[in-house]
Amino acid sequence: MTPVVELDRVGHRFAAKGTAGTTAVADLDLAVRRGEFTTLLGPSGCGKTTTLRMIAGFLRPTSGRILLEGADATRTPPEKRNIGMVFQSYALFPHMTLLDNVGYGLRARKVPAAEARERAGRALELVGLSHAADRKPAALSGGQQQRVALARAVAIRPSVLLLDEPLSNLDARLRVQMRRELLQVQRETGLTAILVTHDQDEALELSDTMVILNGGRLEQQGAPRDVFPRPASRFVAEFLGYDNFPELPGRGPVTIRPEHVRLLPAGEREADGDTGLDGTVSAVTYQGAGCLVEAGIDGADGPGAAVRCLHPADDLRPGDRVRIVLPRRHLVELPAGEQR
Ligand SMILES: Nc1ncnc2c1ncn2[C@@H]1O[C@H](COP(=O)(O)OP(=O)(O)OP(=O)(O)O)[C@@H](O)[C@H]1O
Repeated sequence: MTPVVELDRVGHRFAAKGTAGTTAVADLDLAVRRGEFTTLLGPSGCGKTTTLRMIAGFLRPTSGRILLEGADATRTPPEKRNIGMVFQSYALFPHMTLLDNVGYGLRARKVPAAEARERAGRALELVGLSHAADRKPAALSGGQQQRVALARAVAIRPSVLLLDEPLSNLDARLRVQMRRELLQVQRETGLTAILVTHDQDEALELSDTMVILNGGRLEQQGAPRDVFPRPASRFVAEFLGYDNFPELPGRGPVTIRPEHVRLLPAGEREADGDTGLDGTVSAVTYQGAGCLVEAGIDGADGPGAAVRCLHPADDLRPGDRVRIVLPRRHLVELPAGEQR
């Protein structure tokens, strides 16, 4: 099946007088299939927004090609691409009713007035705001305004929906609720969606495919269930909250999540196959449901000499001797040459 969106070695370099400029995106290959939810994920400055702007047509790649529905669209202007966009700012027209806001893109596309009203009405229904169709945006909460922006983008039946951090202006609880609603709308409409986020929880929950960028380059891509337990690089591991990079004698670089490390009383033994290290607790931070415990590994020094563990009880204090257990099934091997 032809991907809806395809990036073929796409790059963008921002020129700056007298300097080499900034390479925001380099050699990016990406294929987004119909009906899939893809997220572009990574820390600030990794090139997410630049990538999205190139797909939308607001920014032209300085290298590579963009294909939409199989056709080269690298030079196609934004208005000729059938793309819906939702931004962090809702960008609704304040003087128009919600129905008119949602219908705006349809009228701009010369959809007959009656059909535009009907489709706008259905899009508002999809986001649960039919009852407010005649209101103005100022009368709505942030979450409701974002729903209207989503309805407006969906109403044009775009071949792809681009979402640039659409939930980041909302408070934490609303953000979680809106995530679910966004996913529901995407599933109900069968839309292909590409979301930019720096929030790993958002990416894990929404993505069919998550694409992790680092310095404008693809670092890892795959389904959350494949990427999360098996980060392919130290960068991805750190980004996904793998806090521990212990240096183990005779082994290459490894990583493990704090919630997977176990601390046993000194003298107790780990199960066969697991890695056990003797150590001393250096810090304990109470976290209610448990404690974050840092323990130094005997005989080790440098950045890989301590391990952080989410310990389920509040029974350890600095100076306590422990057996640090790294269960084999949770220990992730990283490519050599990456350990810092
Ligand atoms: N108009 C511009 N002119 C020059 N450099 C730019 C411009 N826009 C972005 N950049 C640079 O390109 C790189 C990628 O920026 P981009 O906005 O795509 O990152 P991002 O991952 O979306 O970051 P954030 O999460 O902070 O929005 C950064 O180094 C940024 O400083």
